[in-house]
Amino acid sequence: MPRENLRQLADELRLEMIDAVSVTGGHLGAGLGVVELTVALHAAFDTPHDRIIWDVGHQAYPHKILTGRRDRIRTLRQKDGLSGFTRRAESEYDPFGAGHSSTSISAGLGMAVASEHLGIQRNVIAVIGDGAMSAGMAYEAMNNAGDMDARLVVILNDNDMSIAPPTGALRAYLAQLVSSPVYRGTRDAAKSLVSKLPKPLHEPARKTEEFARAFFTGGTLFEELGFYYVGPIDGHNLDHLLPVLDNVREMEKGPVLIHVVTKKGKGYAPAENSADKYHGVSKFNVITGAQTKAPSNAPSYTNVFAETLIQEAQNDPRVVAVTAAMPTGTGLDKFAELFPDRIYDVGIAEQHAVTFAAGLASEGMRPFCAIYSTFLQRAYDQVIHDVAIQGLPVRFAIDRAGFVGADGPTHAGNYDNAYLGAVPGIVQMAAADEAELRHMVATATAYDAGPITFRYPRGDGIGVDMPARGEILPIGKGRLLREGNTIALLSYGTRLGEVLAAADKLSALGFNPTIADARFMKPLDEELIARLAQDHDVLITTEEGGLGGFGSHVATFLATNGLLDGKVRFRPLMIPDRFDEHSNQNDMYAAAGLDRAGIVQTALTTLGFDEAAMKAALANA
Ligand SMILES: Cc1ncc(C[n+]2csc(CCOP(=O)(O)OP(=O)(O)O)c2C)c(N)n1
Ligand SMILES: CC(=O)[C@@H](O)[C@H](O)COP(=O)(O)O
Ligand SMILES: [Mg+2]
Repeated sequence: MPRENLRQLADELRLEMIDAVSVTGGHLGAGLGVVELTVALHAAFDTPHDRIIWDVGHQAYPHKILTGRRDRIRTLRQKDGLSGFTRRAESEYDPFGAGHSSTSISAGLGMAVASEHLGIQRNVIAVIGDGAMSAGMAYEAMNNAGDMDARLVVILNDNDMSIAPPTGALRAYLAQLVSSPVYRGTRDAAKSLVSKLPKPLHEPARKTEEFARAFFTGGTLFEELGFYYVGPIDGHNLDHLLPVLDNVREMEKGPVLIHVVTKKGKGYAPAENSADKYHGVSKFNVITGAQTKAPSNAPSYTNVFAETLIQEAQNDPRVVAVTAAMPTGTGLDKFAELFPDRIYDVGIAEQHAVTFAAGLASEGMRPFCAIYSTFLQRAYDQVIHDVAIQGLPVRFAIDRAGFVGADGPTHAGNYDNAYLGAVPGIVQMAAADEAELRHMVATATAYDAGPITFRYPRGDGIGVDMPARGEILPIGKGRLLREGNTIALLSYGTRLGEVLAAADKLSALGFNPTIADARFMKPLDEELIARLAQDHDVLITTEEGGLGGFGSHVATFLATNGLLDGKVRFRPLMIPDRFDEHSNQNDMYAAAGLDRAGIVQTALTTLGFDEAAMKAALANA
């Protein structure tokens, strides 16, 4: 495409993206901010031979539209549709999949080194945001790259935003680079610098006045780490971007870091004017920007956690909260309004968040580390090494535990039951409903004997009556909700609602199931589980987690104690051992057999009903 048409292309691309996301929902602000950068990268580089790696991947919608996926862009994040992130399986133009942040420089370095080994001349470009640049992994990668000649281009997309405004010293440092008086606007400044550049880079550079304007005088953090630093440049100006990218394409060796300044939500007023720059949106009206939110009669689990933590903090000055760049997602923005001095947003730095909380706990504070299940994976060693081995009472509020729907497999909260279950001495709780969550926050506040965790899913509660204050639960004790016979249903977490509905269905079929809520996965309520196993023909566990979790712990307990040697038939219902594609949560429950129909079916088949008998029974119920 002739370069004079690229501006028009960018404008059309922006409109197309706004229109598409208005019908699908998804990540909007980040993509709007990189429209020109996307166009410039595809104009300057030869993809898919050259590799563009988008960090997180939430800003890659314009890239998807330009790389053969325009006809499917209105299927974004829908079942069987395009992923909301980059995915190798989706397109040859996505050389590396993402969803979690700060992986792009490491992956890019690996690709650049591989190209050298294979004797392939190729450009590798990692595009990373200022928020993602707060994570340790980015520095581990730069430290490694800065010591090599690998032909790696890192584009730092600095929009002065993470999901919330970024925190920490890096933000101030980048702002200083952007506004520095030594950021020179003269051709002379560039002339004095071009001699430092890798050979082929400096000749064309001399010719470009805009490029000359784009030079900082050196001595930046990135230069100290061994990168050629170019910038800051206006990421919405194609006349600034293109000459720089053309020059970098010709370089003989790297690494180079291009500091690009953009605006999150650029070109769509409702996004530009909103506090979160429309980071993640539901379906919306393009004219007004108003988002459609499904009505609900119940508060979200996230809000119940935040409100209860506020109650606890009002009574106990030792309660403090830690988030890794997710103040709104975890509800801690509300806590921050009341206790600005007792909340710590450490940036995208889950490992640090956990060890920082361990330090707080070691001095007698009562830290709540609120992290999504999927992101806590990043800090697994810290949970074991810094918290559990030392028996430190860090409270882990694990949000988005279980199916997350549209974000897909990178964000699935399927694993915490298993990965935390393997840690000796940790207490694990799962809330069955919003009132239970309130009790668990209170229980965690009061528990000083070691690490304690409670998990709850994405979405709204079920509308139960809320106790004014949380009660402190006895550690390791479940509760019996209905005492029956033959079939025992033991639930861990919010599947309890479906268990109750399944029990009603089974009652209509003439059964009288026993129902229990385990509340704790660790320690297990062994007395309760033994009773259920001894007194019933069928024992079914339900949980919103995968292999190695609650069901596996119950199975181990039963087997070890000879409780599987008798009459009981044990069936653990859990998230299947596979990476589920993005979809909606309800479909995912059904596909996993974790809805009422699945539970009834498991109960009947375990009792020996064949398909025909089951159909007949259900038809008559
Ligand atoms: C390890 C990890 N922690 C948290 C997140 C949640 N998250 C997704 S995007 C984002 C902000 C990223 O900011 P930035 O890199 O500056 O990109 P921008 O959205 O501003 O373009 C966060 C915190 C994540 N994806 N991965
Ligand atoms: C890209 C990313 O990691 C986040 O924006 C995530 O999609 C947020 O998920 P929630 O919408 O569940 O807060
Ligand atoms: Mg940013």
